[in-house]
Amino acid sequence: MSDKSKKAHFAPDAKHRQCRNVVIYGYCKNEDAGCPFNHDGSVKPASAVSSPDRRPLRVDSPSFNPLTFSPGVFTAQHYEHYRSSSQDRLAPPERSSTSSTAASPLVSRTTRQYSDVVAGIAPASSPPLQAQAQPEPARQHAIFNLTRGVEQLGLKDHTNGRGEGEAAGVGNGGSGSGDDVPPENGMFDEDGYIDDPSMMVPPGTYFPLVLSTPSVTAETAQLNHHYYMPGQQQALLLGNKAQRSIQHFFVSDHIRTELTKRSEEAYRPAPADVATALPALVHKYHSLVPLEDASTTAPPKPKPSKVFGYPCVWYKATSNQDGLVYALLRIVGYKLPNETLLSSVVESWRRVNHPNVTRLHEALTTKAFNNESSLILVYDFVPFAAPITAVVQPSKADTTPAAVAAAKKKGTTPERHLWSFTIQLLGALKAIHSAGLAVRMLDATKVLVPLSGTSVKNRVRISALGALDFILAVDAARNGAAPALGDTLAQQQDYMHLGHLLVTLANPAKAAASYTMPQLQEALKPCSPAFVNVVHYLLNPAAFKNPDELLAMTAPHVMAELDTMRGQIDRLENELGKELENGRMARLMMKLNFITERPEFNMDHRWSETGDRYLIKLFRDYVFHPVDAHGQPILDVGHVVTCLNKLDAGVPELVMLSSRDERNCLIVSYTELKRCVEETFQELVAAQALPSY
Ligand SMILES: Nc1ncnc2c1ncn2[C@@H]1O[C@H](COP(=O)(O)OP(=O)(O)OP(=O)(O)O)[C@@H](O)[C@H]1O
Repeated sequence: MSDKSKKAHFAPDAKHRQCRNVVIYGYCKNEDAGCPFNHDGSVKPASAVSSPDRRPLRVDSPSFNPLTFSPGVFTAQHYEHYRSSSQDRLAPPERSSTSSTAASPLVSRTTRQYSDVVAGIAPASSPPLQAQAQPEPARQHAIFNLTRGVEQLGLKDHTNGRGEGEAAGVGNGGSGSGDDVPPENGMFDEDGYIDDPSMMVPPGTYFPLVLSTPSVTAETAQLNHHYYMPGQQQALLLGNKAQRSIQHFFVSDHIRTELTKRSEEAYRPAPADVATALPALVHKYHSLVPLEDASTTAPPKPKPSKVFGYPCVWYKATSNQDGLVYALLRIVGYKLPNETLLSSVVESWRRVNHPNVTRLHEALTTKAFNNESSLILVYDFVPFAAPITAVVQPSKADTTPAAVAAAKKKGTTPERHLWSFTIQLLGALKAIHSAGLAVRMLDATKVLVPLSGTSVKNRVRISALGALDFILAVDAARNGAAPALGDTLAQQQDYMHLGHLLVTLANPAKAAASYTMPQLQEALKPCSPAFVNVVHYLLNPAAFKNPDELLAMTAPHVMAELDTMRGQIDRLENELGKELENGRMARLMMKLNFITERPEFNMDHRWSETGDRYLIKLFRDYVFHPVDAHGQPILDVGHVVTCLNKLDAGVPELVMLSSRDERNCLIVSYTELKRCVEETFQELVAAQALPSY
């Protein structure tokens, strides 16, 4: 809009009226640019004085896109009206023999039809995608054309007296400074200010850039699901700043590193010498890697287990059925007393699916290891698993492993960890006992904690469940007895084992086979009386332990544990929310790339250059290949995110697409683009040879 036309638009007494930008935001950014209102009391923030940051990859760059319209200003209905008034449907451009982007007569004709309607919006010579980085005069020129075009369409342009170049757009990468005023008719006074005081925003209110949502009229009302949701916590962390860095779009570095390390560990191969000495395939498991000493370059020698008596080796292996990694416990020299044992034990243990156990998936016998009979038990794999004693904190700092191991024997575990372990293990015992089973060997070596890097994660899991049932079944068979699974006596012993384990963790130096109360108090000296009572109850052979009584004794700490878990769930859900958005966009980008530049489809080499596909290709260029006034690439993630979200939602907003040679431009709504993408993709799905996923 020219200065002249703008002046005519303002009320004559404007200079006596307080500028509402000052009232609302504390200052008016157009004070020096000819805003005719009174600016007494205006305080310009530093950010408003300094020139906008034009770093690449700023997702919130205050980019103005002169080729998009606010839905409240120019909607799909308007677009449809003009579209239907032109007889021709978007026709495929005639392919140029020299260049795929060369103007075709058909496209030119279509362009002319739209150009007639929106004459002046953007002359074919003005590079539409360069507006974001154009110097100020160029941007003003673009706005001038845009505004004139809107005026010719008979639609009011609500720039809210913000000066040229500041037209509001839905998530168009605007400044986010709070200047984006909802362009809804009836809400504004004659000067383009919000007329309704209830719509005024208190100073300091945070308008996230990509989330800035103008009010919508009934006809354009829709869910805001096309906006990128940053997650509640991120929004709070950002405070009143509209700035956002690229990291806010992705899962936090900490979680990403943690998960990457875990999957690296899960798929870490064995050293070449070890791998060649191991069988390539055991049943359906391949890529075996010994777990106990990852640093060794020789295949592990089975050593008799202190718990099971048999020589045992742990491996991780990948299933060729589901591609997942499992932990395999190989019990060397084990001979199955009867065939039904496998299924009966496995079926019983498979029912125990608890967050504090590594689930037994299957059992099999094999001679794949040097023709030796072995029993293989297959469990969940826990990356970086270590025995629970790894959490005992050494009594003094020392760096050598031997010194640390020795110091750990005199060390302790903080009481809050002890309560956490108690509650988790009691939960696991309850689940196991309710399935009619017993752990039988709650030994410190069989209770695992994941140690990743230096951080100790507090989740414990009982491993090797059911192994002792197999071993005891051999003795039972020898005596002609039926194998017994969990009985009450074994279950009560589980509680005693838990008591011993807790003393070992609290004070490894005082671990003993039995305790009197004074000995226990001495061993658990740093712990609270409540904890001593729980351990005493667990170790008391005369007390018949039941889980409900134990729950009552640990209740206050159960609440604390629940609170911690809920906090963690909130944090993870927040991270998940971001990845949800990214997943949505990744799928959309896949669809676009399935379609664009396809060399041929149904024997038609022009397919991806014609009809709806031509629009999609232009849109792809608009989203991913913008350049600035000097032809330099613009890598604006905010632009990509915004455009893809709008495409995903199919908003009625219009976008102008131009061919690479800038000789043709098409105005099209995201609704129409979405339809094009959907229909074209379905065309490909229908033609594909394989079933779709
Ligand atoms: N489910 C599992 N997932 C990942 N690693 C596991 C799993 N189970 C065991 N491990 C790894 O194997 C290691 C050795 O376990 P194991 O039960 O053999 O301990 P141990 O000290 O050798 O006891 P034992 O004397 O009974 O052999 C564990 O410390 C852990 O690192």
